[in-house]
Amino acid sequence: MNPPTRVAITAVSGRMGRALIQALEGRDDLQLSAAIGRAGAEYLKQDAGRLAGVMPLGVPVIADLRAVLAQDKTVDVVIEFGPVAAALDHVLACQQTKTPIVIGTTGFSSEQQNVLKTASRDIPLLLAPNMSVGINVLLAYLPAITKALGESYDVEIVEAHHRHKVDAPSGTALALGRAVAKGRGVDLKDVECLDRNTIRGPRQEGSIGFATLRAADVVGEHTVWLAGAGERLELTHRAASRLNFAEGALRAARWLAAQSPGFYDMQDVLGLKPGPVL
Ligand SMILES: NC(=O)C1=CN([C@@H]2O[C@H](COP(=O)(O)OP(=O)(O)OC[C@H]3O[C@@H](n4cnc5c(N)ncnc54)[C@H](OP(=O)(O)O)[C@@H]3O)[C@@H](O)[C@H]2O)C=CC1
Ligand SMILES: O=C(O)C1=N[C@H](C(=O)O)C[C@H](O)C1
Repeated sequence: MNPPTRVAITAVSGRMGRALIQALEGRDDLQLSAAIGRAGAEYLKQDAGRLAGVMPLGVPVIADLRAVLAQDKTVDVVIEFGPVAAALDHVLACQQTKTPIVIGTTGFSSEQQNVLKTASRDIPLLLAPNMSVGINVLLAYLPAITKALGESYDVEIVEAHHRHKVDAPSGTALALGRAVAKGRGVDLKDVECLDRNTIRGPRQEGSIGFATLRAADVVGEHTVWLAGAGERLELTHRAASRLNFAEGALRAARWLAAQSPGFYDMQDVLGLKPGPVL
């Protein structure tokens, strides 16, 4: 049997951090080798398993990813679901130590995404705003669906998340928008409509609209509306729990640890590229 892939998980105290530790339980192909939390947090030194509400794992939460990666090869891949600033710092630490990194964090600016792309010249780096199989299949087919329906169909993307989410629209909604734009041969930045409150007038032809809901404990829901004269196609994905995302991230980590430096996404992991012919 192949040795387990040794993973370091950052932001372990977060909703996704805890889900990742829970999803590791019972797996012999992956092993937690480091658990990283926020400097100064009260949970530092606690066992990562206990923090996530599962069996103790013998891995205390520490604050310094750099120190762990500086040690001789104890981590095969880092999984990052922390805030943007922490994620960027962790990417630089990975770049310096040639460690692959899976990133689920959303809300990077274009400039920040360029930092990630630059790092991926030196290390395998995977960025995916949504690690679920369902969303990634939708992302793969959406360009072809949009193209088949034609320019006259209005596209609106509606997303709903829990009340704690900080970025809007969600990373997934923006990725769905880019997939629609790809099907139309345009750049999303040129056609996106993120806010209808500040403009007056009818819907701009060819625009892609976004609407955001934030409420209670909604895990994550996305609907793409494709509305033509007299009909409407609605493509909806609903995440029932974060374990789905966590399992996708673990699958990605195992895959990425065996790749050469490059910029990857979840569709690479799932073998969904190049996708249907446009
Ligand atoms: N790609 C995907 O499939 C998915 C992506 N996401 C994305 O993942 C991200 C996290 O979401 P979620 O887990 O809900 O967020 P949370 O707010 O629950 O978790 C973020 C955690 O990061 C911790 N943190 C803050 N600073 C640091 C630091 N410097 N080092 C280490 N940890 C730090 C915080 O710790 P503390 O508790 O101490 O404040 C907090 O617990 C978001 O960007 C979200 O959009 C979410 C779900 C799925
Ligand atoms: O913050 C979340 O919770 C989620 N964020 C991701 C996003 O921004 O698309 C993915 C998922 O929907 C949950």
